[in-house]
Amino acid sequence: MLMQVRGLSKTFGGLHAVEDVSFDIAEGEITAIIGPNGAGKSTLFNLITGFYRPTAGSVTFKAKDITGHPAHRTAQAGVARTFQTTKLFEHSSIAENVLAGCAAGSRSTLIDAVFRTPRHRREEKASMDKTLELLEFTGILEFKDEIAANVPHEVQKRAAVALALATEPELLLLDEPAAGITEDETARFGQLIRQIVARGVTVGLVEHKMSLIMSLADNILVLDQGRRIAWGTPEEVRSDPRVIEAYLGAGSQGSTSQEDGIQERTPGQGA
Ligand SMILES: Nc1ncnc2c1ncn2[C@@H]1O[C@H](COP(=O)(O)OP(=O)(O)OP(=O)(O)O)[C@@H](O)[C@H]1O
Repeated sequence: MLMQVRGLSKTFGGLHAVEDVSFDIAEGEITAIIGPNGAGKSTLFNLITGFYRPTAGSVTFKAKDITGHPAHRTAQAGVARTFQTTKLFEHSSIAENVLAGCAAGSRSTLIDAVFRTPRHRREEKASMDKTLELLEFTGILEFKDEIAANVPHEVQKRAAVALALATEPELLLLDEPAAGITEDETARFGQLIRQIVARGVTVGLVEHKMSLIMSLADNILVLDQGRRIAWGTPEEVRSDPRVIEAYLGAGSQGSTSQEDGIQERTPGQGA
């Protein structure tokens, strides 16, 4: 197992945001985390990426205990993430943003940079090559010199993925990658996620768009009120009465048939 999460819990005051959650992320697979608003998805994401310290439980990555490690150490271990609201350097170009991700793994020092040592020049060239390859891979090479704030939302989202991949992660965690993009863009993003896995990077994602999850995920973890209520393949989860109940109970609109299974959340609800 690439990542093992065991009995993970997080309380805020008296509130159990995540309670005793266990699941595995298998190498080469796509694992999705779903659940109604406030189910604890973001909190769980923040726990496994080192942005929050758990109240209890453990996170193991490549057989090493990384429980409670701060975010930068978790990233160094090989876990990269994107954010619900894309965090780019808005005033830098798309290429400069991705280069910043490459720099995170650079070994050259400030002295190397000041004196432009051969090592520094070699690393600079390697970083630029890697940046261009990642921009091509994510389909945004033509935007490389554009200022990040000026490019379409879809391009920003792809740039955030390129930036995360620049750190050469083994596990990439995507926080609502399809939020705020159109259906066509979402389908194209799904293809990109498959290509990321084909590249050898394991993917975990939190997402509300059921069309994307159901067509993409190997396994789905379903949370409700902080607890794990289901785990399985899209087919297993879709027809699980507890899952349907959790979504209906959370106020989804419309009826649910066996075929429809759980309802897609309408845009604009929650964060
Ligand atoms: N920093 C915090 N301090 C206090 N309470 C928090 C904090 N972060 C989350 N919570 C609470 O923990 C619970 C789980 O929230 P979380 O954001 O993890 O859910 P979610 O499933 O990601 O929801 P959404 O789909 O709306 O993004 C909620 O009741 C939320 O109000």
